[in-house]
Amino acid sequence: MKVSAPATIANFGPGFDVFGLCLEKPMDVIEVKLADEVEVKVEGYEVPEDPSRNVASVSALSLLGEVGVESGFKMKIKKGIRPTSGLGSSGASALGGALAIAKLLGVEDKETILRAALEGEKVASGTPHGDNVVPALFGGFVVLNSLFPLNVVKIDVKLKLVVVLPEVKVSTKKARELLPKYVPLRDAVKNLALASSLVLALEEGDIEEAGRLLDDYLAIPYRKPLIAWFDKVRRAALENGAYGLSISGSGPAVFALGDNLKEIGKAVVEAFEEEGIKAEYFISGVGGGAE
Ligand SMILES: Nc1ncnc2c1ncn2[C@@H]1O[C@H](COP(=O)(O)OP(=O)(O)OP(=O)(O)O)[C@@H](O)[C@H]1O
Ligand SMILES: N[C@@H](CCO)C(=O)O
Repeated sequence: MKVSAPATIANFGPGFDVFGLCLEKPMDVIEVKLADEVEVKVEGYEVPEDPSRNVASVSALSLLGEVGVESGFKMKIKKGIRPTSGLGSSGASALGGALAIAKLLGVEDKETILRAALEGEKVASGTPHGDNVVPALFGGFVVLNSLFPLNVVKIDVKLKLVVVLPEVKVSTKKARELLPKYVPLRDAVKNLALASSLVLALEEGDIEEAGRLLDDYLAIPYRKPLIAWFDKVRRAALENGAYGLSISGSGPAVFALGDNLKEIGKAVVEAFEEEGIKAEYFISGVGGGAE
């Protein structure tokens, strides 16, 4: 059984741990067949082949446990999403591992699949946040009201965006450890206003307005020690016509909405290079979710 699991942009501006957008590319491709032993083979970006440390095999094992099936499997992962990129690399693999076994066993219940996938996410980022695995499963733009019971609002938004991936690493685990336990009420209110307006703008297909709402007071300010270049690259994007730019997940990848996405991508790459950081950009539409 073969499953392709797409990259995702979690948080998407003000929607910390709640918003997620599925990308068309890049993706992980996970192939499994039932076997006596558990074996993981990886091609592409390097991730552990130890079944207890690879998020895809962890979630696959968790799915087997969820449905009470005693079996091993041979798993091949074509790792197309760079780990610690901020593009939901672990989330894609975690979902892909659970979904591949679920398809093999004829399990269709999304909550079962997501519960297993979150076991994989936990290995990578320490906490089971759903805003990569859920958009990777559903596709489109999702608002994750609750995981269990699963309550997701999906918007089939049509847009293209530019993603810029710098050659630096940001561990989600470390980025989450920087977060405060509490935030000032005024910041929570600002995010509430931004987030609700952003959903409305996306629902209406007003991408320019959506871009203007890409701000955040709950996570990005506290993560600046890991992304000291953020304000500079954001300024470069805005000065070159972007409607807005924000961090993808916990970073380091950033994304921007705008008309002239190529020029914006080039300007952001240049801004990174002025900071001594190599970067590359790509343009993607919205993906339809794992297949
Ligand atoms: N199949 C896998 N895919 C990706 N990362 C994996 C996988 N298996 C284990 N890992 C480990 O998980 C960590 C990556 O987790 P992290 O969440 O930081 O990256 P990410 O998922 O790309 O980022 P983000 O969650 O911000 O999008 C790395 O240490 C990596 O070795
Ligand atoms: N919402 C998560 C996304 C990680 O990809 C975080 O910001 O920690």
